[in-house]
Amino acid sequence: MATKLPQIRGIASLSIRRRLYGTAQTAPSPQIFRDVPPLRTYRRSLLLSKRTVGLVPTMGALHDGHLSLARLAAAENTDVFISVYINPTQFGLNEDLSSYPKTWEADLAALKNLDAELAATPGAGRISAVFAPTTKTMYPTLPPDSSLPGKGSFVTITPLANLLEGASRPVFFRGVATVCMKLFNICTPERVYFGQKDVQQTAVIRRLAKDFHVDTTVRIGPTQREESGLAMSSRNVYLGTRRREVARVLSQALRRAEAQYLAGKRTRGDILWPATAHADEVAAAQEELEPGARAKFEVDYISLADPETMEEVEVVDPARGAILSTAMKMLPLEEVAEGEQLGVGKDEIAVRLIDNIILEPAE
Ligand SMILES: Nc1ncnc2c1ncn2[C@@H]1O[C@H](COP(=O)(O)OP(=O)(O)OP(=O)(O)O)[C@@H](O)[C@H]1O
Ligand SMILES: CC(C)(CO)[C@@H](O)C(=O)[O-]
Ligand code: BAL
Repeated sequence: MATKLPQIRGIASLSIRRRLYGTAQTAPSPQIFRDVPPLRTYRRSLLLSKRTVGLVPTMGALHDGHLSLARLAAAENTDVFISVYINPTQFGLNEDLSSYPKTWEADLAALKNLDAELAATPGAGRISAVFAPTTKTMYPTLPPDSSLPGKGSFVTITPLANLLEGASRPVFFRGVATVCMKLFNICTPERVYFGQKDVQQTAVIRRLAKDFHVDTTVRIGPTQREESGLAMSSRNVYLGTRRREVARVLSQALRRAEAQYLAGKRTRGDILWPATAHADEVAAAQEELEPGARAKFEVDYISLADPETMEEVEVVDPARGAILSTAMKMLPLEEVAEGEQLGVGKDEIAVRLIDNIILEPAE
């Protein structure tokens, strides 16, 4: 087999590769790291050759939303690190940790494909490392604890982490902030990349970076959507055709509220009422249908919040703008129709979906 061109390019990088792999061996592309010390050695070699690292943290089950973040990272760094780790501490005891989709082979294939695309893109960085640690590596002292008292070492960001998503998922942001702090310490990236789809998570990460003086720049990539407007999400695999169709209600409701803001409305009531009315109408229309034809859902929240604190606002300050966001739970189908296309888990699993729109400052 022909020797692969090193993914670390240039004369300095070749010597680094020799140190890491010896002369006869070539590194696979991207390289997979399971442990911290080899990743650190690699990261240090990149630093010494003045290369830059953009880290994209993920929980795997990759889709185009993740890949868009990797592309953004490759446009701004010579090297992209992707972490793939389903972090137990961000799932509450009754949440979907055990059923969270795991598609390691497909994820790796997608990253290899993307890396090949980047290799042919002038000026683009490469996906040079995939960090897929074990839980023992990420939680070296005590096993991960998802209970609210939580034994172990945690990063907490309050009250931001207790609002909205945090109100429904009390340990969620403690787990996210903790695992991200670990990933940042391990990878020491120049830049970290997060998706706007999880908008409160971006606020938590920005706060973490600021308050703990983490030496990295937080970059946010836009939400990638299906043609229907549904935000891409790893959990969408649980939605068959019927629930997927109804799940458009999230983006539709938010668009209606956004239109109010763009038309000059600034008060909470004026902005939110069309979103709430739309969700109510769609819910009522589903209720009218037969169990074999409908997909019921519950609205958790439709929020209008400050972009930094995520606290609800009564009036949008046009100099700050605001975040419109919603969370809805698609309930399991009550009855399956003959020949119906079902999602993973036969549409028996309740799926919590989130979406948001940023209302940009208007002044
Ligand atoms: N549609 C999307 N567009 C842009 N970024 C996204 C999108 N979906 C997820 N991301 C981002 O990808 C990163 C990893 O997210 P994660 O692995 O949890 O995937 P996910 O699709 O958000 O999964 P979940 O179903 O758990 O919400 C996060 O920063 C997340 O915001
Ligand atoms: C940032 C993250 C990878 C931490 O586990 C997760 O919350 C996610 O995928 O958004
Ligand atoms: N995308 C955020 C990860 C989670 O929902 O657990």
